[in-house]
Amino acid sequence: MNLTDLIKRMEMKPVRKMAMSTKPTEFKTLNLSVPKPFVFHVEMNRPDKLNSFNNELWRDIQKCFSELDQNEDCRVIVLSAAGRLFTAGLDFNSMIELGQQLAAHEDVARRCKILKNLIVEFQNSMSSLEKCVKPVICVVHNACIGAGMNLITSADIRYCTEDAYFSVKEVDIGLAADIGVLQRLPRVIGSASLVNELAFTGRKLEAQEARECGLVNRVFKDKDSMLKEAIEIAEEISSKSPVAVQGTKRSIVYSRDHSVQEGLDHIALWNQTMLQSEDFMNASIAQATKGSKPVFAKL
Ligand SMILES: CCC/C=C/C=C/C(=O)SCCNC(=O)CCNC(=O)[C@H](O)C(C)(C)COP(=O)(O)OP(=O)(O)OC[C@H]1O[C@@H](n2cnc3c(N)ncnc32)[C@H](O)[C@@H]1OP(=O)(O)O
Repeated sequence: MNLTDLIKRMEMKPVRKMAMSTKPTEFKTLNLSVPKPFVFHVEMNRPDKLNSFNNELWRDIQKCFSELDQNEDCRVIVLSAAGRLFTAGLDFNSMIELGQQLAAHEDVARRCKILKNLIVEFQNSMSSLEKCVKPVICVVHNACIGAGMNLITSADIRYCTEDAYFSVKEVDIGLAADIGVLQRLPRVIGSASLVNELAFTGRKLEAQEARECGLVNRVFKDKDSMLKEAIEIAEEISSKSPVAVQGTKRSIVYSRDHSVQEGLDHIALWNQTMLQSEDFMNASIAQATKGSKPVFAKL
């Protein structure tokens, strides 16, 4: 084979011809649905246990968001919870099981290994929302306690209902929060003083105050109207170029943790590739000519 043949064989074929639909996994603690094309609705579904986090829910969240990250039929995710409240946080019953597991070992190093693995597993579960390159919109009704705060601060957009309240509750169970809220909450709300107050006291942050401090940016009368609006926003986002949307999320998350110059370098490197995508050309032509919205290939 000569060099020209080799180059020809290496030529990239249009992705849309190879696009495959991925059937989402079914989860015991999560309901998945697709209310609009490219919009996935993930609902935490342990209402009888107040959506408290047991081992299965931690694992399902991690697996679900990792899969949706790769699923080209998914462009935006709305995360809600079934039942009367969003989440009661850590499932106390699973902590009893953990106690029994630890009791089987006398040695501190063996016990530490179990705890370290568990903490990292829980951290990864919460971080899976942020690592998923598709925007995640969290809709919170009623109580969002402890683990719930770690979860929602890893999302991109947060809405809540008028009856919602939020609590960084770990301090009240004798725990220094360790799965993301202390790292992310200060980057979500501007006031370090408020973060400290919430984390040291575990007090309730009510919906209006949550909006004032920027934890959420919209407050709705009830869950139904909130979900409807979230799905509409998700639909709007899903109509845009997935190259642009995913690049935007990557850049926002990267820039949050880096200097302005590092963020600029990162997006320059990213876009030197992505500006060559057909999405850029098609979207720009549509805008410039006031033409109809382009239909973007799956990504
Ligand atoms: C390495 C660890 C990393 C993770 C850290 C995570 C930490 C956290 O999440 S800290 C926060 C832990 N959660 C709490 O402290 C909340 C405790 N629950 C409550 O405050 C109230 O139950 C709540 C305000 C959520 C609801 O109050 P309400 O009066 O409406 O209901 P209750 O009668 O209190 O509860 C109903 C039944 O649900 C059970 N339940 C409540 N919370 C939990 C939970 N977190 N885990 C397991 N079960 C829970 C409660 O016992 C009642 O059960 P029953 O008596 O059988 O009806």
